[in-house]
Amino acid sequence: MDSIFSDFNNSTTTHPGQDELKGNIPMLFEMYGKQFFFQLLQNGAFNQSRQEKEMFSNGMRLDVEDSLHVTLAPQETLVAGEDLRAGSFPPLDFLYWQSLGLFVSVFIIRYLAVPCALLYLVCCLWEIYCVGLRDRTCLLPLPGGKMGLPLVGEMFHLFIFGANYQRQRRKKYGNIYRTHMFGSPTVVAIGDEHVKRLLLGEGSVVRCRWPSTTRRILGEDGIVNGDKETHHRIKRLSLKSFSPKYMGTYAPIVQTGIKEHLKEWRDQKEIPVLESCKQMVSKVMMTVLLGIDPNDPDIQLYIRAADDIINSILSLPLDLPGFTFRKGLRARKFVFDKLESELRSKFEATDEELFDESSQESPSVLLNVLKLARLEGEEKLKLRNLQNLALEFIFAGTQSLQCACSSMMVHLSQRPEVVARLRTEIKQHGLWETPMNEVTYEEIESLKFADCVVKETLRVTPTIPGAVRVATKTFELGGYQVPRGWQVMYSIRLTHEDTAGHVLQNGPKCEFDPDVYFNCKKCENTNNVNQQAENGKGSSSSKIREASHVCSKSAGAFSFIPFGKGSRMCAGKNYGLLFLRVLVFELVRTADLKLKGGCNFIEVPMTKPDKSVKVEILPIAKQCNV
Ligand code: HEM
Repeated sequence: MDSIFSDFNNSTTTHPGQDELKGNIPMLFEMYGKQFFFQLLQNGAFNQSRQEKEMFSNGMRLDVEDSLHVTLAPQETLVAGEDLRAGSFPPLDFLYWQSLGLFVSVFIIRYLAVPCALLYLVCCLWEIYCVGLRDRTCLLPLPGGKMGLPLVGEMFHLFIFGANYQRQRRKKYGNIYRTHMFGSPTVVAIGDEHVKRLLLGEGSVVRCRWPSTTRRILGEDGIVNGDKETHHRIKRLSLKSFSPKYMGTYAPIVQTGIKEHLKEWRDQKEIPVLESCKQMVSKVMMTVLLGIDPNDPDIQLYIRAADDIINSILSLPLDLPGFTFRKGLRARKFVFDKLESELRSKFEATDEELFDESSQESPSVLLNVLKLARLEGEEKLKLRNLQNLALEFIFAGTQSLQCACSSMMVHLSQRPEVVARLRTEIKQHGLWETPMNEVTYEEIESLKFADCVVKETLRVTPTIPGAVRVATKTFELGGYQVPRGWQVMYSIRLTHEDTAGHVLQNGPKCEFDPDVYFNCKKCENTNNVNQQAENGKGSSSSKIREASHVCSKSAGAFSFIPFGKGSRMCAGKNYGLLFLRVLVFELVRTADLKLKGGCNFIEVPMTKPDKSVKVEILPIAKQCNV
């Protein structure tokens, strides 16, 4: 506005509108022209709420009343150099939109289009670089896919869009696609056939690979990070110590632990399902695996240490104050030192002392591993191996089991008909009134429908959605090359979906019918129909049609893999299954479950109910239900 008035000041002409000009902006614009309008814009006149505002005072005062009305009044005698009404200008709204358009275009080009174009260019170069890492001596093509953003690849896609990102990639590229994950170019394999090729190729074409954080936290003397020989040695002992012979000795500890927790839950009436399962799983785990007394005051320290260990595995490997990784290292030291004091005396005990029948000591997995090693004359087993194994059990077992237990409870809380079926089965086995400490491991194992419920939980909400390997040499997978050094990830979730032929769980929506996949009646009919067709009594088309349905009896051996398969299969599978079976058994015998509020499942990095999900535990009067 100063410039208008500086023109005025150079003249002695009195402006005809000097007394006062009051009106709306279009009118004043007509009178005073373009420059006046831009001054108004600059002074923010259009942003003013209804208020009087003095905007300038160089010979004139502009009072803005609201966004359209202004008053232009002389402060003293107005001196003007020209007749401001002279000249004709385009209409106001045309100029307004023109300048706005210009502004928006400049903004878009400068702040959006140019950075997007640069990012696109960098992504293209990144794609070219990653694809260039293929094995040029191999004639097979790389699978289709995208390598995502430089360095981070498609990690954000995975963490933001979860399973839907993987489903979208599978839809676009098929059951084998390439991507960039966890800092490496990766091939993802889905479906019975490809997963089988991968898991059976352990040791010949692939080997297990965990992030560097796991090596530092868990050590390299156990199952997870040990070399081939160490892995084989310790895994064999672990699997034996989880064999049915020993499981029977752990069952009473699991049963007592679960029973006590369920009593607490019934008293509480409403529980945050994830957190409550964590307490239950961790306490029982420490007792069964490590032989720690459930009433040991240190047990909460162990649980916290377990949390820190698990969290640190997926953290940045920075050993600095306040960082999760440092907490993990501290937790590792805590568990290591504790176990050393607990295990050293046993490790150094003579055979007579170790196998003393009169000992009151409760059985534990670690102790059994030690005993088995002695029995087999396995002299290479060191105290360090046992400590390492304990850390691995804590890391691999606690969270996966906690997630599986809470998912199962959420499923049951929404399906009273499944709970009713479970109760009928328990009653049919004559176990409805049997006190928990009198129920045997074999009796729990004999409950087939309870087993189906556990497996259905792991089928529709597989706790661990996938696992990673690294290719030790270039090999062929489904007609594509997997270059040496690339990661190969098999997806457990999408393999289950591939078998089912549809999405099993997406956000709160979830399929859950233990009969359909695991207890399939249709399958018996199909077998009969196929038998008839083979005998020439049925048409071949009916054979094909009936055989097209999928259930555990008709699907391939690698189509249901919640615990993985092959030499890297979960070491605690039997323990996990026992725990879930005992939980479902005691839950439906003692309480009704009701979901409180909404339900949502988290899909990455593990499948579990959101921590806000609550379940009501309503005690049942048993007599009425017998
Ligand atoms: C429902 C609960 C559980 C599920 C769904 C589960 C699932 C899995 C899966 C998918 C793997 C990876 C397999 C692979 O890399 O191909 C695994 C590995 C492993 N799990 Fe479990 N797990 C469960 C409970 C447990 C428990 C309770 C323990 C310990 C007591 C345990 C100990 C391990 C160990 C040590 C490994 C590494 C095996 C190896 O590298 O050879 N898991 N588990």
